[in-house]
Amino acid sequence: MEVTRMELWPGAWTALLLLLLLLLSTLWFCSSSAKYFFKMAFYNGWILFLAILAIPVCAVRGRNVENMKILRLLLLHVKYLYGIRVEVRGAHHFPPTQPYVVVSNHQSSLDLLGMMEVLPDRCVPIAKRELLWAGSAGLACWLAGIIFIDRKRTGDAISVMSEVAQTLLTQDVRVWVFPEGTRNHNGSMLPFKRGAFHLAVQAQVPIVPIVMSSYQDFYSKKERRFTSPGRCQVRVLPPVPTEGLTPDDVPALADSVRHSMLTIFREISTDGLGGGDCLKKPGGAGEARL
Ligand SMILES: CCCCCCCCCCCCCC(=O)SCCNC(=O)CCNC(=O)[C@H](O)C(C)(C)COP(=O)(O)OP(=O)(O)OC[C@H]1O[C@@H](n2cnc3c(N)ncnc32)[C@H](O)[C@@H]1OP(=O)(O)O
Ligand SMILES: CCCCCCCC/C=C\CCCCCCCC(=O)OC[C@@H](O)COP(=O)(O)O
Repeated sequence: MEVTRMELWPGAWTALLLLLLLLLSTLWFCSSSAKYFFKMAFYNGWILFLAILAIPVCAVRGRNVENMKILRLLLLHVKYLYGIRVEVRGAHHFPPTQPYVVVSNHQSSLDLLGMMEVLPDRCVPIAKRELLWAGSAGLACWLAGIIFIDRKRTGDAISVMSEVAQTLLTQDVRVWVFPEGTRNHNGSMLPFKRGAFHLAVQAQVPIVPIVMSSYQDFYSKKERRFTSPGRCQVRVLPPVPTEGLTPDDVPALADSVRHSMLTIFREISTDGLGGGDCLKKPGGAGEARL
């Protein structure tokens, strides 16, 4: 019997597809590195997709910090896709009405999950300028009023921060800064850059430190490991007032905030590096309502 091209091709494509699926599932089950790459690729891809949904909704208002609520709502379910349980402690420490500067540790792009869990109203992150070019995600961030800084131009970054100090007060917004200035995968905290603290002192508004516990139990970029389930505690610390402080006080302020954040990071991280096991022990410090 003669097999025509038309008959052969659908069969060949199906076989090829099955082979590809077999290959991918073998990789998924046999290689934890492959699993890590698939999970991270899906994470980024899913965010790009969610951003496509967000753009037309946000565009109705134009560039507006209120659009941050839309991004937050769209991102809240992502933790379930990855089996990550996010536990929030100390949310009552957020000042109810006034502007403030949030500072938080920065381990990975997964920080978005913890951030969205506690993001206050009218609060926008300060982000590296490169994010603006991340396709649909960049446009969604721009529409949500995210503030972009060029880390290669210190002068420009500082003048953007000074403008933000004015905006905080005149437009009643809060900003979220990662004072480490970059992602840090080493299970601790990098030295803090001082922009966030200058900003808070210039505007004379409080600093609200937020600590996200270490991801090492379920995620490590270095080891190409991303397992489920995972647990992360997001701890909101009491606000640190800056009234009456001057630029000369900034180094000491930054050091003392970092010190208190690092202490809490070690206390709430369950990976054995930080030393804390409060999430594991019933009645441990992490169980208490702070
Ligand atoms: C659905 C779709 C969803 C999409 C996703 C949505 C969510 C997206 C979330 C995105 C999250 C994205 C997250 C991200 O993208 S994280 C990456 C970007 N963020 C940051 O870098 C923030 C932290 N960086 C800083 O604060 C830096 O200090 C800046 C950037 C300002 C300058 O850094 P640089 O490295 O260039 O310089 P330097 O720090 O050595 O400073 C030099 C000197 O200047 C002094 N100085 C500093 N500032 C001020 C000031 N304001 N007034 C007066 N002086 C100031 C400073 O004390 C120092 O002097 P001295 O102390 O040595 O004497
Ligand atoms: C048409 C162009 C398509 C471009 C596609 C780019 C792919 C990007 C995909 C998805 C964007 C996901 C947005 C996640 C936001 C995470 C924010 C983040 O963690 O930024 C890193 C920044 O804090 C520090 O950067 P570095 O550690 O200094 O590096």
